[in-house]
Amino acid sequence: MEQYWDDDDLLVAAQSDLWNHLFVFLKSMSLKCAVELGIPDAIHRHSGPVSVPDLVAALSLPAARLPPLRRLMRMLAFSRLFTRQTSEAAAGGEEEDLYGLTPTSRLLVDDAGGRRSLAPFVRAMLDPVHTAPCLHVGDWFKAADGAATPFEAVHGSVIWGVTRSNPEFNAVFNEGMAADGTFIMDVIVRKCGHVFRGLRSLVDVGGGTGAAAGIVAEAFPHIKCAVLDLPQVVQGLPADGPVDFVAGSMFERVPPADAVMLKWILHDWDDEVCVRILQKCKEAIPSREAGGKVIVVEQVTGSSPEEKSTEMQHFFDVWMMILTGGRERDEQEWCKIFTEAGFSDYKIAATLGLRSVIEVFP
Ligand SMILES: C[S@@+](CC[C@H](N)C(=O)[O-])C[C@H]1O[C@@H](n2cnc3c(N)ncnc32)[C@H](O)[C@@H]1O
Ligand SMILES: COc1ccc(-c2oc3cc(O)cc(O)c3c(=O)c2O)cc1
Repeated sequence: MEQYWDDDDLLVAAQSDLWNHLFVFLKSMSLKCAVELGIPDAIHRHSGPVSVPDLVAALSLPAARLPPLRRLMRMLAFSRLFTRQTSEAAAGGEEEDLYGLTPTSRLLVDDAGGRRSLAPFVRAMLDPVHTAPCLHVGDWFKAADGAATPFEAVHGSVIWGVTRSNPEFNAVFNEGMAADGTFIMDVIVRKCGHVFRGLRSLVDVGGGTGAAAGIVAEAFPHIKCAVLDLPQVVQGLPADGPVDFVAGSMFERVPPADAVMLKWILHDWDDEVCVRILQKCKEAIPSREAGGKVIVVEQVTGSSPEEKSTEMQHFFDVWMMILTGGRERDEQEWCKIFTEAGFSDYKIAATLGLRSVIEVFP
């Protein structure tokens, strides 16, 4: 340590690292701004790299915003959200940087390659209802008032209370989750469709507005698909579509089906509550021999050797700690709650990016 503090190069490198930690939130905030302005869609519509003056025109921004937009675009391109190339100056004209989409920003475009945009997911996660508790984690650690999460300390209620009392946030949250549901279920039915083969019915517990269940119903039309979710989520949804909606609580009763799906549900809760949810699911399904199973879509931490993925898994874990009091789990921790809930076996059917599909058998 002594030697370290005597080395000026190491000292200033440490300061740079500190600045990086300090300002990395600007990455999220600039992404939020790009989505709010509709920059990915505007670039997509332009069909080819676009200059900042053209972007200002396409987005109908005030002319005075041209210089700041140049700076924002330069930063976003540096972070690899957009590509940046410098165009040849036309005779007598200025050189202009041209911006294009990267694989990441293509995900924010509606209908790029027939895919639904993940922009609603960005909007939901960076909504002030979510970011405000992130600014008060220190206060929460110190407070003796017993709020279970920073979210509850700031909003005075658990997240599902806020979705009930705040219709705007309810809509933003459900649209965000639906965008992710469509995105990942598309991949799941392609990559591990065998998980659904042979099923006659499936209920997606906490399935939101039915995006994920809708993809299963589309890919396997013979499977009767239903969603169980809270009344504020499913009320008013179409009753004549491919998915049946049931308003209720998974703590009371799960509608019977060959399989129950739990996508991004269990990581919202502590172990004891997860066991209660899984027991309710077990009551709803037939024996393993009769095809009964629970399909869990969640992170299995520690399963990726990549440093970037591991960092993301730590982010998720702290995100759940702040918002819901839930947690991410490694395979041993999953095994423990499956066993405690009375299940006999499980199999990790696939790992897609950071998420795994786990079949849990009664
Ligand atoms: C994180 S979201 C996941 C939504 C969806 N499964 C997905 O992955 O996109 C959690 C869902 O659980 C629902 N939920 C919360 N408490 C519930 C309860 N007691 N019974 C049924 N659903 C509940 C929420 O309304 C929300 O739709
Ligand atoms: C990929 O990044 C993300 C993964 C998970 C989530 C997320 O966020 C929330 C936020 C809430 O207010 C309540 C929730 O239950 C959840 C989740 O379950 C969940 O998975 C966000 C970003």
